[in-house]
Amino acid sequence: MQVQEASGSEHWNRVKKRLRAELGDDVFSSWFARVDLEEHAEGTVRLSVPTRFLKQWIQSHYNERLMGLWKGECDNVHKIELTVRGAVRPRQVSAPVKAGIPAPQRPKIASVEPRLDGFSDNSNSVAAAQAATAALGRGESVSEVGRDILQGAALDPKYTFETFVEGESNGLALAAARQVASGGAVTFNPLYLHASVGLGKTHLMQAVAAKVRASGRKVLYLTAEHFMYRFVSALKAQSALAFKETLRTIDLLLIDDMQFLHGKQVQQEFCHTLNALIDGARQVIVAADRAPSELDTLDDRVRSRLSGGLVVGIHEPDFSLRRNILSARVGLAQRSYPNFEVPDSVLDFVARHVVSSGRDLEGALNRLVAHNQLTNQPITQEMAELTLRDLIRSSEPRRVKIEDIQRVVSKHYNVTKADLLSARRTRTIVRPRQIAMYLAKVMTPRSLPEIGRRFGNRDHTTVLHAVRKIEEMARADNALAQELELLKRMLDA
Ligand SMILES: Nc1ncnc2c1ncn2[C@@H]1O[C@H](COP(=O)(O)OP(=O)(O)OP(=O)(O)O)[C@@H](O)[C@H]1O
Repeated sequence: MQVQEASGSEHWNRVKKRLRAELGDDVFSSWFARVDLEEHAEGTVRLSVPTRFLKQWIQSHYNERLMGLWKGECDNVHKIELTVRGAVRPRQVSAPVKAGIPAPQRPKIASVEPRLDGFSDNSNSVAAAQAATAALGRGESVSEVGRDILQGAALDPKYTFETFVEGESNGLALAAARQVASGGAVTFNPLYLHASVGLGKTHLMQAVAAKVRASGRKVLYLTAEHFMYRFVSALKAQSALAFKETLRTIDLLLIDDMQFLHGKQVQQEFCHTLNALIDGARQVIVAADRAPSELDTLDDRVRSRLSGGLVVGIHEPDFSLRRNILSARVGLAQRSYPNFEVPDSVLDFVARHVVSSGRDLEGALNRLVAHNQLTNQPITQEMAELTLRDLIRSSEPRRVKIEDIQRVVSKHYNVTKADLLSARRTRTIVRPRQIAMYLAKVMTPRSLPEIGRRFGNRDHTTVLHAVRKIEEMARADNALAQELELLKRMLDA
């Protein structure tokens, strides 16, 4: 992606400055503080936001103003595109119409993203609560919410321990989840599960929630955004106290997508709830797309409280787990389509090539079912290759994570990860840090501001400077160019 970053970011800074002046600090921070410029090229400005709600809100309230301000900067701008950063969930394979296997779906409620820093009973907060209510889009009124605090997000009946396939990469997480669900003494509290997209966090959490609920205990399963929404709504309905008290009577609280818990006051409230539940020997389970130490938007106290229980990562599935997930899915499909057969060689082929997540495997299998049922053609290797072509091709490049880059670079240059993230300016640290930021830019889809945040909260201009510097040096220095290639190969392996 060729990005006109220098001029783009200058324009963007000026656009933001004007917006801030027009809207005032509060409103600006509510909606624009976490909007990042991804790209400005060929008349299109691409901005990214962390949630779907924010995207909708900006599109419906500020699109014209944004366009006007951008046009004031460069008159060739004709399009503003907003994408959701948090939704870097991999491609979802379209579900077969008749296959009867539900599409890989997230049984979570609509995203809600008011910024709640410094929240008090003022118009900005009320606007946020109204926005939150509107975003829910289900006709739920604040008072209904107040009445039914305990009603969390719906559980998907598919997500049980019986349908969860165990492997090396998820064995520890599964064991911990089972232990928590067994209802014995509270041992791991909070249990914190982390993994990148589609690796089964939600599945496991809901399996625990369903089991504990079936035993008659009080369970609340919420996404972090849902938690924010409930809290804002309760404040607005002046039922915050009841909300807090009700939360503290829960036996098991599960918070999914923790990376989206934003806002100082919400985090404080969450921290109080966490402390109260843990101190009262009630179980808390949290899931996020990264480890607590990587959740840089979180308040230090929340982060340390979250790290204080058991933190377990779920890693990418190996071949044997992928193969077993596929076999289990075939078994499920056969309940609806008894004549559905997939030769072992085709399952091997899919497991070898669709490598990223359970969600992709599920999508791949849905496609085979659809083809088979709609065309009455048996499933063969050729048919699978054709049907899954794009999925296989797009899953080929390995997704490199910033933490992998930090790990490999710090090992290669014999510095610590803390050095890379620190403010230290010694040459032996500055160069590896710049190389790591450069690799993060060229090997991951992360934006410059996000990379900056992941490298000790640096400004995006620092990242841009690092990228340029390394590019320039590599052009002049063949040894460095080769070293970069070596690092890339290590990361791609
Ligand atoms: N080990 C597994 N056994 C069976 N199914 C699995 C397994 N891992 C993932 N899946 C399936 O893959 C799909 C995606 O899983 P899930 O929604 O739990 O992922 P996630 O880690 O919560 O991802 P996200 O961060 O996108 O929410 C689900 O349909 C789930 O059932």
